[in-house]
Amino acid sequence: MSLLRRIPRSAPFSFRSNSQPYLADNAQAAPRAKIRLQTLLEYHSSKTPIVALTAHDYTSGYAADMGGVDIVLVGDSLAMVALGMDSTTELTLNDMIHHAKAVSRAVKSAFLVGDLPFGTYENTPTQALHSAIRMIREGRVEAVKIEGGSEMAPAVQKITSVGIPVLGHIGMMPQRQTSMGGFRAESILVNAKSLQEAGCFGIVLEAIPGNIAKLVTDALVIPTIGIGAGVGCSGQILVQLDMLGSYHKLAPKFVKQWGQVGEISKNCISSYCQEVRKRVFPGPEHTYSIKPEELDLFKNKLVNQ
Ligand SMILES: Nc1nc(=O)c2c([nH]1)NC[C@@H]1CN(c3ccc(C(=O)N[C@@H](CCC(=O)O)C(=O)O)cc3)CN21
Ligand SMILES: CC(C)C(=O)C(=O)O
Ligand SMILES: [Mg+2]
Repeated sequence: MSLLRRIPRSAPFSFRSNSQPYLADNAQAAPRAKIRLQTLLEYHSSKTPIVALTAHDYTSGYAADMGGVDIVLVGDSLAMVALGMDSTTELTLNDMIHHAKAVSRAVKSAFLVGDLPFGTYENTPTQALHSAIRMIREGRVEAVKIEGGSEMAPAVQKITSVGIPVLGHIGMMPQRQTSMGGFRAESILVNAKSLQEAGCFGIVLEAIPGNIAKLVTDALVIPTIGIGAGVGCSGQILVQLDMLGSYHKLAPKFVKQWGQVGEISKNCISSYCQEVRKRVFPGPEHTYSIKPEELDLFKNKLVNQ
């Protein structure tokens, strides 16, 4: 059976697939068709780069979907960027489901994937399956992502056997606090092929040399989504707050900032503070009015109290 045939397309239960194309806010805009798993595989075979971005709540999900990405990932990086935790390993499955539900309320077109948090899938394939089912049923995502190489192949097989698509994640795996120091080129290829064989529909390659990522991409039939892995991957993903310049703590070398949203937000808030303190805000245009006769009535009541 061809490797691509191992990838679940029509799960026995329905995902959130809404067959109607989703109308953008202004109905005149051309509706953006729902991105399905098949769409992503077609992009890959036609060498159309796949665009992915993380989201951690309703508003960031809305921004990513309206911005036109193909994949929205509810990444466990939300532990750090949304919850201020020191690492992703503190995040629980209940935390992740809470955020995934919020993102799913906004994302109508992009293909929605959710990270399985650290400690919710590594013990046994059955544990991985139970966590994946909770993410689909409660988190309302369409696929899950797990970190790890060939040691995760049984978990990938178990999850995909019930029709849940799985995205792999190798290279620098944040949940394992590994760094480039632990990097071995040959293990990347072995792990990638093992995940493909197990049924992953794609693999995130994180923080590995671009020329290695290109060779690995060319050696696979499923798409690779790179983060810090160079332009030779089938697609790219970044943490949304990083690329918006909105997260003040971490800016890995591979992040490009398309704006300075954090700075803009800070400046807007300090102007708001100044205007309230100078009683410039609220102005008349931000204030409800009352008919003069009603005002007089109110004043009379005050006087006669
Ligand atoms: N805001 C944010 N962005 C991310 O991309 C991200 C998170 N948080 N949290 C979870 C993981 C952690 N990530 C990280 C964290 C640090 C580096 C880092 O410092 N990289 C170094 C080189 C890596 C090395 O040589 O060990 C760099 O200079 O980019 C990279 C990715 C990616 N993920
Ligand atoms: C960095 C991306 C791929 C991720 O796993 C996350 O944001 O949690
Ligand atoms: Mg993650």
